[in-house]
Amino acid sequence: MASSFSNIILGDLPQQILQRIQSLSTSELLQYALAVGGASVFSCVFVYIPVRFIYRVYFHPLANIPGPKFQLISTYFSRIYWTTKENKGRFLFGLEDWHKKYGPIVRTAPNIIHFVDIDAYNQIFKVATKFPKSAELYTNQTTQDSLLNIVDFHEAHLRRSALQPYFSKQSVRKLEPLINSKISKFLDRLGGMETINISRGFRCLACDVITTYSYEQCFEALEDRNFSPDWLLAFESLLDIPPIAEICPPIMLFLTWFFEKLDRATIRKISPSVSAILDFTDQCRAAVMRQKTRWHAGETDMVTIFAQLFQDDLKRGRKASTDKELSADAVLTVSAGMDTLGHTLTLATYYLVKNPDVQGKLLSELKTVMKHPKDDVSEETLEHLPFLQACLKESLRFSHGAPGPLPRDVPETGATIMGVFLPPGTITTTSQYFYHTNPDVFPDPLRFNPERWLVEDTRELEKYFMPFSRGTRICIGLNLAWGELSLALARLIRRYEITFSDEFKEENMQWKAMFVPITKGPLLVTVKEREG
Ligand code: HEM
Repeated sequence: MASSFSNIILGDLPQQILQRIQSLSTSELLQYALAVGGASVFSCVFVYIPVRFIYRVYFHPLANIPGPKFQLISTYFSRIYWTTKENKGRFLFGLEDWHKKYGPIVRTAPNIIHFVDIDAYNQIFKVATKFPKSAELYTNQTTQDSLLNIVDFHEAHLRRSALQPYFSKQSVRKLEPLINSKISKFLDRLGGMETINISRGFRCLACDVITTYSYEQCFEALEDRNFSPDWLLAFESLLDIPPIAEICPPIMLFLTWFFEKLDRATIRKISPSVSAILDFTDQCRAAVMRQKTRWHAGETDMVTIFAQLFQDDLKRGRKASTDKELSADAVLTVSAGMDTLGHTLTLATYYLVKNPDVQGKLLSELKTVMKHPKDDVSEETLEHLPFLQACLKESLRFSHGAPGPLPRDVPETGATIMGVFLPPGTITTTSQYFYHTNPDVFPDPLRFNPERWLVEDTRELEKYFMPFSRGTRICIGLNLAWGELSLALARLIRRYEITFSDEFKEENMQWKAMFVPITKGPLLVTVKEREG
């Protein structure tokens, strides 16, 4: 049918073109190809892009929302601009300038709107929200198939419900001996070190807790002489290469395919960093698969956070996770807590060392429940120490969790936010960073001031405090994070006098937003056991 229709319209033209092409010599063919290619590039640059730009600026349904026009020229140009050496990780600060210029609603790309407004935030990030994670932007290859990238509400709910019991407050309480044993190991290691890269140390601590809990196989990151296992260094070094996945996702697909074809020895020669990360993900994958085999062999009483994902849930209508999904979640649960926890504890230590009066106050409070520097303590006890809790909140406020922007799709019915109608296809974004640094809520926001949390009514502060995000897709590891944060900080400060190492530079603490905050350099400290 289709071919007879084209015959009527085109006659034997296609046949003639084919014959003509077949009669051409190679050099003539090359000339034609160059001419056609040149004409296409010319019309793209001088016709298509300008016409599309004019449409986006004047006729697009979001044309009335203010924002920087250059962001509308091309999504690819914009991505490249924000991944150049000097701009990488600085998009958030670019947003800050745009909001100063244009107000609380800014159009940051043809179909992306960024809000800084707490009611807009609550509308998008409430429980039972209608705004799913953005299908266009949650596509990172490294988290493919994991819970983090699921955009469908129902599917995410099913996966979360299978994992959630292992992260409840009650489960974390049972986990306390494990957390405390890893903290003891971490603290003992500090005593024997000279200059300590404590930023890495905290990450190693988080890794050893979650790997032991997830699949009963501690990765022993704390055993590494300088808290520098190869995979941790590799993760750090890969942050410094341009994120090609963002500029051109097909390149990443190609690289994944390419590396899958090679054996590990060859990959190690081409890129030791890629090889170290593959070793790390293999280790996660092998560990979860071992658990799965044991579970199916009848060892259902073993410790693993994946037990429910190994089987169908007939009641809810969830199929057992595939091996790919299990592997992806195994990597996610380790990596999701590592940088966020590590960064928060790093900032807490940094600000406490920088503000001896604040640290002194915290130490006095800790001494009321830990008589001796090496005493153990329970999270339940620490929950009743208001100054410690205030220090933790202030550290989380500074660390932001994922500072943003976090993208969410407008539902199919469209949505009205701050009085502006957004058609389906629009992506909303908003960033925790702006709420945490709002000077009307947190006066002098860049001062580390735990006292601000000690007022009688903290409702307004809590309203603007969302380091774990909120709503349907709130951080699943929140209770575990609080447990680790309070036990690790309390025991560290009670046990050691900490000073900045001579090699430490203040500028190391400058950070950029690469989904999670990444500091320019590590926090380097020296420690001395307290005497009483
Ligand atoms: C200070 C510590 C932590 C902070 C500040 C934090 C923060 C966050 C934030 C902001 C999100 C939302 C990301 C998004 O919407 O794309 C998130 C998601 C998540 N976090 Fe955490 N996190 C922390 C620790 C942990 C730990 C220890 C785990 C351990 C398992 C964990 C597991 C997860 C997972 C699995 C998700 C994805 C949830 C989903 O997509 O439904 N996090 N976290």
